[in-house]
Amino acid sequence: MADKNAFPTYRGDMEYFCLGCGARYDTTELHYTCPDCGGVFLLQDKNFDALRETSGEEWREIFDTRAGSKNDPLRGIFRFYELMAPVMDDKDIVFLGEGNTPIVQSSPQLSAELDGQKLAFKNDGQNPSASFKDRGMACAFSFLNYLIRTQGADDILAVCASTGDTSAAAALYASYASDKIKSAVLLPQGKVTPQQLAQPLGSGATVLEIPGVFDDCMKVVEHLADNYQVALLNSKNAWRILGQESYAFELAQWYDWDLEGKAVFVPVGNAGNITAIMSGFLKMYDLGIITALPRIFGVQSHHADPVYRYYAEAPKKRKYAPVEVEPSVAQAAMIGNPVSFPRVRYFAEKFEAIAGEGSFQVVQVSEQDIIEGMLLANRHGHISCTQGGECLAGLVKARQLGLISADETAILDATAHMLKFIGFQNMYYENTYPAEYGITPKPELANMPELVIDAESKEKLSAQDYTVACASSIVEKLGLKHR
Ligand SMILES: N[C@@H](CCOP(=O)(O)O)C(=O)O
Repeated sequence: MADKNAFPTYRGDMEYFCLGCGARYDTTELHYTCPDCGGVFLLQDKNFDALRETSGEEWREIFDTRAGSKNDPLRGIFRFYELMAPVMDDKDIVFLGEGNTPIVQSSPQLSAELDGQKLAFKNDGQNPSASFKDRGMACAFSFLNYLIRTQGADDILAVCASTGDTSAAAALYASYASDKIKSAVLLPQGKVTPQQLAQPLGSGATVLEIPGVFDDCMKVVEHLADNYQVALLNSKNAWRILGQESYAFELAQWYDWDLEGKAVFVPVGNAGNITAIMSGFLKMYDLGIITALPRIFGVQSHHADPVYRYYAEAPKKRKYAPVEVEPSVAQAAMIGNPVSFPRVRYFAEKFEAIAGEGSFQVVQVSEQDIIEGMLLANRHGHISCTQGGECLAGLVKARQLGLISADETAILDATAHMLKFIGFQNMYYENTYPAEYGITPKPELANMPELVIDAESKEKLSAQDYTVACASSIVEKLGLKHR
C-alpha cells in the first residue's frame, strides 16, 4: 500500500530536446531555445522507461492515494511528481495551493439550451493567481529553487511578456519562492485588464509597458533571454509546460481515469497550454494509466487564429504563418505568433497516430460568440472567463459542424477567473465596445443596477420612513405579495 505522505524516491534524468533539429542538452542550465537552430524545446526524462515497471493500475493507485496527502509538496500538482519534473527534492517545491481545480458539471438548463449537450467546466480560475498559469509557475519556480540549491544560482531576474495572467502568476511565485529571485514583467500598454495589472503591482514586481500587442512584448523578452542573464518565465521555458501537464492528469483522475467519450476544449493563445494538455494525456496513455485518449479541440477567435488557419488547410498544403491580431475579448489568447506552435504540431501528430483522424481539431469562433458564450455560462451558475466563453463558443461551433455529438462529454477549460475579465461583460451591458471588436450587444441580455430611491428623496425622509420607502419601491419593482 502506497504511503500518501512519502515524497517519491524516483529521480528522472531530464534533458532538453529540440523540436527543430533534434539536438539534446542537459538541464544544468536554463535553456529556452536551441543554441544550434533556435527551435523550441521539450523536456524529456531519459529514465522514463523505468516508469513502465509500474503498471497503469499501480500508478492510478499511487496518485489516488497521494490525493489525500498531508505533505505540502504533494498536495498540489506534484502529486504527479514522476510524470512531470522528477528532479527536485521536496524542499525545492513551491506550493501556493495550485491545482486540484474542480470540474463543474453544466447546469441541466445550460445543457438543455445547448440541445442536450453533455458538458462541464474545469475552473482553472480557482488557482492562486486566478489562472492556469500557476500550474506552470509552480514547476518552473521549483526548478529555480533547485538551481539555487544545487548550483548556488543567485540574484535571478525572472522576466516574462504577458497579456495579464502569466505576469500575475510569475510575480506571485517570485515574491514567494526566494529572496534570490526578483520579477519584472513586460505588458502591452492598455491591453491588460485593470485586475490583471493590479496583480504584479501588488506582488512587488517591476511592471514595464510598451505600446503594441503581446507579440511585440514576447519578442523583447526573447531578445533579453537570448542576450542577458534573465530567467524567462513564459511557456517557451519548457519547465512551465511540465507543470501545466497537471491539468490533464487531474482531469483524468477526476473521471476515475476513464476518458472514453470525452472531448477537451482549450483556447489557443501562445499555445503552451494545449501543448501541455496533449503531452500530459499522451504520457498517461503511454504508461497505461489511461486506456483511451480524449479528443482535443483547440479554439481560436477570428481575430487571432494562426493555428486554426494552419489546420484548416489540407495536410499537404499546410504552411504556418503568423497573423496580425485584432482586439479580442479573449484577450489572453490575442496572440498572432504562438511560440509553442511547433509543439502543438508535434503532439497533434502523435495524438492522431494513436486516436486517429478527428482526435485533434481546431475550430474558429467570432468575438460575438465568445462574449455571449461567457455570459451564457455565467447566467447558469458558472464562473467562466472570456476564454471559457471561447471554449463554449467552440463547442457550439463543433456541434454545428457535426464534429461532436451531444453524448460526448465536453470539458471546457475556463482558464482564468471571470472577475479578471469582467470589464468585457460591463462593455457588453453598457454597449460601449469600440467598433474593432465587431460585437453588437443584444439589449435583452444587458443587466444593470437599478436605483431604488435617489439621494434627494432620501434627504427628505426620516430614517424609518426611508426604510419603508425603499422597501415599498422594491415591493413594486419585484411585484411582491404580502405574507
Ligand atoms: N496569455 C498569456 C500569454 C503568454 O503565455 P505563456 O503561457 O507563454 O506565458 C499571458 O497570460 O500572458
